[in-house]
Amino acid sequence: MDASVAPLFRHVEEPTAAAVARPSREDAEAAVRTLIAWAGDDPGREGLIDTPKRVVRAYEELFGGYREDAAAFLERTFSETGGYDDMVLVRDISFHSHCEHHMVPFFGRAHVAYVPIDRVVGLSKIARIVDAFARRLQTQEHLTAQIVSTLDEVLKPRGVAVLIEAEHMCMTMRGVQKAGASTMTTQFTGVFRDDPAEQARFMTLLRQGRG
Ligand SMILES: Nc1nc2c(ncn2[C@@H]2O[C@H](COP(=O)(O)OP(=O)(O)OP(=O)(O)O)[C@@H](O)[C@H]2O)c(=O)[nH]1
Ligand SMILES: [Zn+2]
Repeated sequence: MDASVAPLFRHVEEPTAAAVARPSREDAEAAVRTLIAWAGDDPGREGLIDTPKRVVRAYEELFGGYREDAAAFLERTFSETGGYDDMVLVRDISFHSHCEHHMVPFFGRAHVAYVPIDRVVGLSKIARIVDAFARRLQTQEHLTAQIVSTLDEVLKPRGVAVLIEAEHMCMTMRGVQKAGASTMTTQFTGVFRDDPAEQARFMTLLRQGRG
């Protein structure tokens, strides 16, 4: 199939969401020229002539998550854990995303924990899942929920905990203009939801070693 008209993955864990036909690269570049003119500049001037091509290439990278199947990162698991059955926490996973309301960046760090049953997953795959969902148009809440539900549904662990802290450029560069305001979202399943002590341990480990 011609990649330029391949349907987009909307959200891989939501197969009922409508897939939209992908416009051609030329259409996307023309749209960038329109936005440059709308902003008030001349898309034909020397410094801007190649910008639509660059923007479209950058979009392929920044929104590459639509073409990734986050659940597939968890296909490979390891069972030789020496009986390890406690929390695995990957802290400070940096990410960049774009808010779906203004299409401007929000960025920060995700902290992801799970309590395995028998099998563990490669640590880098947790960071890959964060990126697969972050590289889409998002809200911070949806991003948090998607990371949790993918780990929960595929690994079926004893519990999953995700905390995301982020700064939204739509609140900093424009609109209400509150530089430095940060937003935190959390979602818990299994033991982290049902056992306050496990949830507290997750929060304590997040703070460990910080001033
Ligand atoms: N809940 C949530 N809201 C977000 C997120 N990213 C941006 N927003 C908010 O989305 C809202 C959109 O509000 P609207 O009133 O429709 O748009 P607007 O007129 O541009 O709003 P202002 O940003 O207040 O100027 C704003 O309050 C943003 O702060 C997010 O990840 N989660
Ligand atoms: Zn926004």
